[in-house]
Amino acid sequence: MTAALEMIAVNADLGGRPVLRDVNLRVDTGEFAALLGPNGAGKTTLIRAALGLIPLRGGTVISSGAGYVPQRHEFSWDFPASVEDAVLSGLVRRIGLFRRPSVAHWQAVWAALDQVRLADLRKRPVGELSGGQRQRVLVARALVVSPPVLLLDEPFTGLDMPAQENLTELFTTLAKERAVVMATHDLAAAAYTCDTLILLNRTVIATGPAADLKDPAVWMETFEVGPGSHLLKALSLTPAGA
Ligand SMILES: Nc1ncnc2c1ncn2[C@@H]1O[C@H](COP(=O)(O)OP(=O)(O)OP(=O)(O)O)[C@@H](O)[C@H]1O
Repeated sequence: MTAALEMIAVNADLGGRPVLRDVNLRVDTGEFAALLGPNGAGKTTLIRAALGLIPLRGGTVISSGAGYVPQRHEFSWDFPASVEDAVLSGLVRRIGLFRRPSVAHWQAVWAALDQVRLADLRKRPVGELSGGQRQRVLVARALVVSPPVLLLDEPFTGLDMPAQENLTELFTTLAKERAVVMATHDLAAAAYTCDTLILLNRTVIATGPAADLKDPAVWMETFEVGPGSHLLKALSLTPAGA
């Protein structure tokens, strides 16, 4: 197995307060990993640290290049751009702000749109797209540089079941050739679909395939819940003595 992303003893602060504490993880090419944890656990911060967008207080991130799919509300959908322009914006750093894209750049855009099955909508204004289609645009925008790691921040929020299932199928396909790491609150979908679950609460509490994470204590510690929690019932886990 080839490591596509490794974080070794990573510590990171925000606003002078420690957020990530001694985070160690490794995700391999071909692996679809879910990043799970309660609000404020540090999922977005971990993704930003993996991308080199925030300074580390300690530790190391090793990656040969990561593509970032932000939460949908972070993108300006009312900007008058077409689908292909939005995807092209993923190449801004390569092209430079004021240079014209080359034929090769456009070909990379169209290939990314093909991968997310949006080629037919390439001239459509982004403001006219559904939530699921917008999510695909953001995925294509990250894929346009062919990153070995794709980092997705809560891609399912606000989407209906068919859209979620279509995206899950897409992410599973994309994970065949790269590593995919998805922060999500959808535990059931993650447990069912992902190869690996990373349980995070400021540090990695446990990691492994869902079938190996049967100790209720690690879920209780991650989500800060007690033994009577619905979470454990939903996961069919019974704490000792309960
Ligand atoms: N710019 C900032 N300055 C100071 N603290 C911040 C900043 N951004 C986030 N935090 C804090 O860092 C912690 C981790 O936030 P983060 O957004 O990474 O969590 P998360 O797991 O992605 O949460 P959610 O599930 O709610 O999206 C939270 O306590 C948050 O309040």
